Amino acid sequence: MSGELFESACMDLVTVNGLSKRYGGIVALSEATFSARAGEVHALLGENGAGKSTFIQILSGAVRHDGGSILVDGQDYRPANPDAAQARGIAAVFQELSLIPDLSVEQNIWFRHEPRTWLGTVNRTEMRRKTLALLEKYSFPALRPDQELRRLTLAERQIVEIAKGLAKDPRILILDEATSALPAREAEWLLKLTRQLASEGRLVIFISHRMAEVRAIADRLTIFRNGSTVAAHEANAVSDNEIVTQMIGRHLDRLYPERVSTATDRIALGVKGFSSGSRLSGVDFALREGEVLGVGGLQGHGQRELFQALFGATRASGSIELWGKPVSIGNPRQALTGKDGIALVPEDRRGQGLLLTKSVRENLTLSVIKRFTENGLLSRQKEAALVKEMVDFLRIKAGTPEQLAGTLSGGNQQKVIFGKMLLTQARVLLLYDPTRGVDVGTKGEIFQLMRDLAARGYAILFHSSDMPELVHVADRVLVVRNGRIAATLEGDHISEEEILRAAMLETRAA
Ligand SMILES: Nc1ncnc2c1ncn2[C@@H]1O[C@H](COP(=O)(O)OP(=O)(O)OP(=O)(O)O)[C@@H](O)[C@H]1O
Repeated sequence: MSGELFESACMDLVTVNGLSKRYGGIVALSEATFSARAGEVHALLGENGAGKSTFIQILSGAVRHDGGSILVDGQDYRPANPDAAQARGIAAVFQELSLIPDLSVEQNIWFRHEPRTWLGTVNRTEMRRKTLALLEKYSFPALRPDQELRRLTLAERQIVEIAKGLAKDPRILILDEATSALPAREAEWLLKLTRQLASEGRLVIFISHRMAEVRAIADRLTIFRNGSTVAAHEANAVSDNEIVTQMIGRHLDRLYPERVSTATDRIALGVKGFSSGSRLSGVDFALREGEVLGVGGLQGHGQRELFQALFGATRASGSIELWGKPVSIGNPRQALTGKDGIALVPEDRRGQGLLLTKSVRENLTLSVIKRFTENGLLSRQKEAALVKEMVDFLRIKAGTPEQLAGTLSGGNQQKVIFGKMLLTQARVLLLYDPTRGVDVGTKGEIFQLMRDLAARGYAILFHSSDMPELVHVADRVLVVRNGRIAATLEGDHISEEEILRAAMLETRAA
């Protein structure tokens, strides 16, 4: 290789200096620096609200920066919009998806970039050929091009979003927590795909709160804290502990709390012959007071439906007993009846969990407003005190409690949902992927909190798409397969291998 060529191969593809962005009084980025090369997977790490999404929104043309400079290929770069970013070869796959529910998978992938005939109409034959070629080239998990997007699960929609990013054939692909909505097998596929893209000479900027993933694929990493860059490393030259300490600004002793079972014999939630639609049939289990009961299995086997139906958000048949009393759960409002009720942390943060145009305070307190009302009068003081307690406890990074939930970072939105659930005081908690998008420091705190709540007599049903969480946090794990409980794992039998074995055996035979 000539000297010049060698130099250009080693040259940074992206160089960022002094990048700043404010939203009113909120500093999202302050003098951030970053540099990354073609052909590498570059992880971007930082706790919730550190500025990662803002940074990639700027890179991908969705948001304009206030100060600083970006060079791409040594040339000044300041995209006016996503199309301009795309023209320079940059595409991003965001945490919150940008797809259109009424269109098909294929129409979403090529939206505004459909191949055209010479008459200017969409060339459907060519579009189908390109779709199939794309899905095959990157071994996409099964997707039907004609399927309407609204019928897909969150994980399937995330995969369509990835296909949409790749359809632009970008030189720089940004993945913002793209694995967080994916089940284990699909997440593994995406990690392989990421390495494949790097080996094709592309730069992949990879954001994830899962350290094991970063370890598996990143060549280098940059760490943000409070909107600024605190460090950049070769991945193999730095330990997990050092990374976490730099991310959260303090030492984290351990991620998972000690598992000391506090389950009693009292049944908090007894479920018999529970069925819902075609996805759940005849589910029986008992969740005990003081227990953290995990729900695992392959995606699409009924876990989501179980949580939704138990909460009363979808119709179901069978019987449910709460603290020994038979209940009929017709809708979520009925499920939320104070201390004897059920509360849910749902999968869909934006659809079910949060009111994006309401403040952090309102989101936390709207469904429990009675707690602050005495003789028909609302005590703002009492409300403010509880909101402050919850914001401090969960380290929700908001300018003030009046900041709109829609403008919080993804992980901080998840924390508000968690806080809202805690304020209901319900003692049967249905936690569906409660740490999705949450940073490692807060994850540790949420796990500890789950154990503390269990020790205080709460009963927790817990699903996580990150299997190690189930293995380390749950007292027992129900493995759901084809809408039924295929196995209940306890003690030393709780491991990723055993969960997968129970989840897959019959599926293979079927
Ligand atoms: N439109 C907006 N209006 C007001 N504040 C905003 C807006 N967008 C982002 N912010 C704030 O900027 C800060 C950085 O947010 P950002 O989404 O970049 O964090 P992040 O590192 O991606 O976090 P996470 O890991 O939770 O996704 C946060 O405090 C957030 O509330």
